[in-house]
This record gives sequence, C-alpha cells and structure tokens, in this order.
Amino acid sequence: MERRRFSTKERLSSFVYAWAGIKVALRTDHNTWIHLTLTILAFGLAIALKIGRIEWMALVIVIAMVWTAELFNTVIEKIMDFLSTEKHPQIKIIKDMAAAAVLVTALAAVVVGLLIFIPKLL
Ligand SMILES: Nc1ncnc2c1ncn2[C@@H]1O[C@H](COP(=O)(O)OP(=O)(O)OP(=O)(O)O)[C@@H](O)[C@H]1O
Repeated sequence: MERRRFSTKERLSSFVYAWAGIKVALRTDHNTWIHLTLTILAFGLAIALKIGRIEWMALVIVIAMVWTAELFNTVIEKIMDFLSTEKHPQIKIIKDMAAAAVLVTALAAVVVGLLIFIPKLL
C-alpha cells in the first residue's frame, strides 16, 4: 500500500466534506428536520433546567447516537436507490432494518430525556 505524507490541508478538507454531507442530509432527508428541532428543544430545556455534567453527557451521547443512526440510515437508503430503482423484497428488508436502528436509538433518547427532565419538572 502506498504511504502518503500527512497533509493538514487534506485533513481539513475532510471536515468540509463531512459538513457537506450534513447539508445534503438536511436537504434530502426530512427526518433530520425533526431531529434538529428536537435537538434544539432538548438543549434549550437542558440549559433552562440547569442539568448536571453527567446528565449533559448522557444527553449528548444519546442525541449523537440518533443523528449517527439517521445519517447511516440515509446512506443505506441512497446506496440501495443507487443500486436499483426496482422494488425488491431484499431492499425492503435492508431499508426497514436501517430504519429500525434509528427507532432503537430514538427510543433510548426518549427514555434518557424523560429520566433527566421529568424529576426537574415535578
Ligand atoms: N426498492 C424498494 N423495494 C422494496 N421496498 C422498498 C424499496 N424502496 C423503499 N421500500 C420500502 O419503503 C420504505 C420507505 O423507503 P424510502 O426509501 O422511501 O425511505 P424514506 O421514506 O425516505 O424513509 P425514512 O423515513 O427512513 O427516511 C422502506 O423502509 C421500505 O419498506
């Protein structure tokens, strides 16, 4: 394998490409709008209710999990649509399982959110 020299410029451009990926997701996947709204609401509530350090850590981790699952779900959908425009039961299974991964992380985020916020609101 060819050994390439470390390039700061190339490493910085990876961030530019990653940011471009987030912009494409926001433009083409409307579920990301829901995630963005809920992320802003959760962070706003966390600031207003002055949650603790550990609670912040849990919140950031579950929100990042949901975003990561959603981005990979969108990637899988795009790969499948690129490979075939035909209806196929195998594509259905792949897409449904990718969506299930998002659901699992979203449920975890709801549970963590309730555990953090409910006691502070009561
Ligand atoms: N080519 C296909 N063959 C069979 N079933 C498909 C195919 N494409 C989509 N589906 C079914 O339709 C569902 C929605 O697929 P689609 O690609 O429209 O995702 P989406 O509605 O954008 O999903 P999401 O809400 O997760 O972004 C899939 O989960 C799957 O059940």
